[in-house]
Amino acid sequence: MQVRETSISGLIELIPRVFEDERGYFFESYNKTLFATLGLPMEFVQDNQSFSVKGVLRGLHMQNDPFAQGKLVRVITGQVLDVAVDLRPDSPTFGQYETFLLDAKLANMAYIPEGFGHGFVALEDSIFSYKCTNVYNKASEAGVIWNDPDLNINWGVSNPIVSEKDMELKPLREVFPTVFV
Ligand SMILES: Cc1cn([C@H]2C[C@H](O)[C@@H](COP(=O)(O)OP(=O)(O)O[C@H]3O[C@@H](C)C(=O)[C@@H](O)[C@H]3O)O2)c(=O)[nH]c1=O
Repeated sequence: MQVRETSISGLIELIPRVFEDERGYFFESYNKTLFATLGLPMEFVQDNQSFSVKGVLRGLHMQNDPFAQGKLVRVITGQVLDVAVDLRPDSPTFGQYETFLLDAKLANMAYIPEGFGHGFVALEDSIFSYKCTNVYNKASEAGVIWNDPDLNINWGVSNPIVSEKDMELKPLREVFPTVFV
């Protein structure tokens, strides 16, 4: 497994070794020992899967404490541009983001720590799969509007398909007023 650090502490890309032969392929999508070695959380308590048609954008989502979630994300089919925004108020990189081109053929993954806003746009019809360190809790759901002017994320698509719920998310300045004082 290749590990690529990003400019944001705790946010990493994992690129597994894919073994191909005449039957197909094999790779390890999670290995507890590796996560322990990397100092990453090892206990994932919920696995999720979603399917998005090309052009769908989901995000930017997070859950508030005590239900904050770390997420190990990847695509099973297709390709997405995955976005993780540092929304840890005390972080020196608050408001910065990283993108990952997650591709089923590469099998690459991103580990997104607690306290990050997360979203993705499907560049092809894509099945998205992720492991979470905490369970879903509707009352703890939070987020920031995908096209927030302060974040100014380059999603690489115009007019994505966004849910009504996500269209109602607020800008960063409203969600984190104290950080902008
Ligand atoms: C996230 C989630 C949703 N649901 C339900 C609620 C709702 O009726 C339906 C669809 O939910 P959503 O529209 O929130 O699904 P979606 O927009 O795919 O939400 C996901 O987006 C990505 C970007 C993330 O980072 C995830 O953590 C999660 O927030 O599924 C669960 O039952 N459990 C869950 O864990």
